[in-house]
Amino acid sequence: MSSERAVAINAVLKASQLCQQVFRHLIDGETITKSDRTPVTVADLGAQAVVNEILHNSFPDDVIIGEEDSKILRGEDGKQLREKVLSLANTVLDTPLDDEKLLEAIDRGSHPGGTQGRMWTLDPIDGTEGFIRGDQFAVCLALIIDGHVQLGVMGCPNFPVDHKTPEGEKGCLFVAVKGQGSFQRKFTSAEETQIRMTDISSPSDASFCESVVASHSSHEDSAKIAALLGVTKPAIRMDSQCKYCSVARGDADIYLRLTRGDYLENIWDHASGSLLIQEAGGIVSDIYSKPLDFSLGRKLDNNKGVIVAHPKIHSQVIDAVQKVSLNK
Ligand SMILES: Nc1ncnc2c1ncn2[C@@H]1O[C@H](COP(=O)(O)O)[C@@H](O)[C@H]1OP(=O)(O)O
Ligand SMILES: [Mg+2]
Ligand SMILES: [Mg+2]
Ligand SMILES: [Mg+2]
Repeated sequence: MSSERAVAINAVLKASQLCQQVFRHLIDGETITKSDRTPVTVADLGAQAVVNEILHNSFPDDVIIGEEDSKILRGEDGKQLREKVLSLANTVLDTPLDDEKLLEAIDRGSHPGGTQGRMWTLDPIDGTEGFIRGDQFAVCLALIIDGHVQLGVMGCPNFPVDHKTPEGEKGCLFVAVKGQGSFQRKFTSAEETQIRMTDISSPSDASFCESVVASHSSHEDSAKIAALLGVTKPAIRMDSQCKYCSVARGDADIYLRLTRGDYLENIWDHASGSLLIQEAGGIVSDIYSKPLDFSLGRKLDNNKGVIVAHPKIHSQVIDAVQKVSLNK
């Protein structure tokens, strides 16, 4: 897994660099609303092209399940945006792409997923809403083999290196390999530090983290669950899979994702984060305590929501979740 680890780190760092460049210059017309009413920017598309191209050059037989596709960049209508995304991708790639190769690279992420074989899953920007606001977002990449996550890498450009000094250095990369632990490094150095979740025995000592966007996870329900568990610390609200990073390194203790209605989570929104937690000593399940099943396609068809906690308190958190009748 060492060559996969190195290639994935390089790809995520390059894509993170691209996102940082865009953020400094994001202008009107570079954020588009997709048919499901969620936003996508030139950075999401550029980052997917970069990661897919780097993966394909190193592992041409592997398939990729990525969030974005090239539809809005095609034809005369897409020309302006396509040129922008192409020039962005080429600022970080060693070998420049042309128009056709750019579209091809982005669409290499269209695999349907499944039970067998080696598949990468990519969220080129997780937390696009956070990215646009200048808050937390992450480039998330994972390798799934025969339905199980074996490698997870997350690049978090706005994430403080030390949560106690939020205004200090920002930009962290997180990496986990199955059976080898979870590690953090700064964007500015290749030195890695192993991270662990906080060893906690009582849920009343815990702090929660949850989505900023209440339609992604009910704040009202999490407050009821917190009250049942005797949690007194205020919930930490943060966009993106950076929540998994916060809990994995012990800044917070519980991540509640109380998915509403019949929304099904995407595999790229949870693959890297779930391994990062497991390798840092935690449990990741859905709201019924079932493990997340990454073998069913592009979505977590058999799961509802996500609950992350230390093994000593996970079952108590699940019990509290079950006692609250969740908002739809
Ligand atoms: N209704 C929804 N419920 C849960 N998650 C959602 C919903 N709509 C979008 N998302 C996804 O939530 C993630 C952000 O989560 P958070 O709010 O915790 O930062 C994004 O990946 C986003 O998907 P998408 O990437 O398609 O926009
Ligand atoms: Mg996402
Ligand atoms: Mg995304
Ligand atoms: Mg999106």
